[in-house]
Amino acid sequence: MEHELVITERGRRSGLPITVAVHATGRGMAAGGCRLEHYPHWRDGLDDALRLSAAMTGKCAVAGLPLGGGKTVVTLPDRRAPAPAARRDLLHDVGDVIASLDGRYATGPDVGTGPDDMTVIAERTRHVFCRPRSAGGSGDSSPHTAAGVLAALRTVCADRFGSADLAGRSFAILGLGRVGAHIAALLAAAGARLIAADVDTARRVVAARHGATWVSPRDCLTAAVDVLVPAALGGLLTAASVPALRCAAIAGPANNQLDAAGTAGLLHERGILWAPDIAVSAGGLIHATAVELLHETPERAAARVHGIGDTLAAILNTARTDAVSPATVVDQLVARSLGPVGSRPKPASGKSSPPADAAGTVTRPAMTSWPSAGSRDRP
Ligand SMILES: NC(=O)c1ccc[n+]([C@@H]2O[C@H](COP(=O)([O-])OP(=O)(O)OC[C@H]3O[C@@H](n4cnc5c(N)ncnc54)[C@H](O)[C@@H]3O)[C@@H](O)[C@H]2O)c1
Repeated sequence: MEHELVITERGRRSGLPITVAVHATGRGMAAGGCRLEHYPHWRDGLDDALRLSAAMTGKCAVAGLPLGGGKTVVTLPDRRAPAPAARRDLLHDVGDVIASLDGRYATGPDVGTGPDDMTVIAERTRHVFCRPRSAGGSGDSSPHTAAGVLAALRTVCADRFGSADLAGRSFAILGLGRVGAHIAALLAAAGARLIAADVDTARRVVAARHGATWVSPRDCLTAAVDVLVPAALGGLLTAASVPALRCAAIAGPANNQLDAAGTAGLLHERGILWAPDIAVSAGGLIHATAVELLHETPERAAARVHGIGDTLAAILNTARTDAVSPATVVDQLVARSLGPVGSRPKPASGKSSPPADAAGTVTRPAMTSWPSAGSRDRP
């Protein structure tokens, strides 16, 4: 068993299956969003929670955060969002499960939830990130995630095309939800050429607002562009989809973009630069940690988010020096930061502890060194 703790419970009020997976707390309290999504079976939701929480551990380690990885997944019976009263019951059920962990895990927004939902969960537990600013939280994480993606895109362009300038470069944004819409705005403001797609055709107005050409999701995925920006759900890069790609590089916020670890090798063989999602998508988490856990100024938090560009540059440089894929560099880094399962540091018992120092210098440029959060100010 790779995870420290996995709970699946039928909500007392909602009757819905709620899984909280805590992957690792050796670096500090586990953090990871609360996903409300339809799965064919609750075990599929459990599988997703296991995968996503492990990815969160990697994300925290690569960013050098004093946190471990966790995730909440609620399996919805169908694709419709729950009605307001049912949603409230469900979020209270989620809060009760998190409260039972006594600070080993804190949640935040993810696909299907937002800052207002965090306020409702916070009625049952204080271990919640990203409530609205009016409620004392750091607010919506998506603009900060998008800012981190933009920093990563500049690094990718510098590495692949010799210039970090985004003007005139072409990007295909797959998914115009909360993060994708912010990325479209930032890229348009930087003078980039955009195409975009979303399964929700109502998002077409977002594309139009930023001068992006609207195409089908399939055409977006296989477009001949400089950079593909996955901003929908994960699992889009597969042995079947990689041969059809016509982009030079891929970098975006979607979690778990590869269907399997080996797919990174397929991209590398095709000469497509894939920037690992756990490095690219950490902006929201970095911002929330800086503001809510360490009470840093907005400027300092923004500088940390911008540091994603430096972190990624270090990863890409190491990949080139060692003649391996960026995914391999990140995998090695995460493995070094955790150690073998039997030898990992003791789980954090509700206390946010200083980061383990095993991540090495590769992803620890000055901007991403973090002080100990101590146990004083958990969310
Ligand atoms: N919100 C954050 O701060 C944050 C942080 C880190 C990672 N992420 C990841 O980034 C991705 C986007 O997050 P978000 O908050 O914008 O979610 P969101 O739910 O607001 O947006 C996702 C969008 O993708 C669209 N979509 C779903 N399936 C699609 C498909 N097959 N093809 C095209 N479009 C599709 C949806 O219609 C929606 O508009 C997710 O994978 C999320 O886990 C988000």
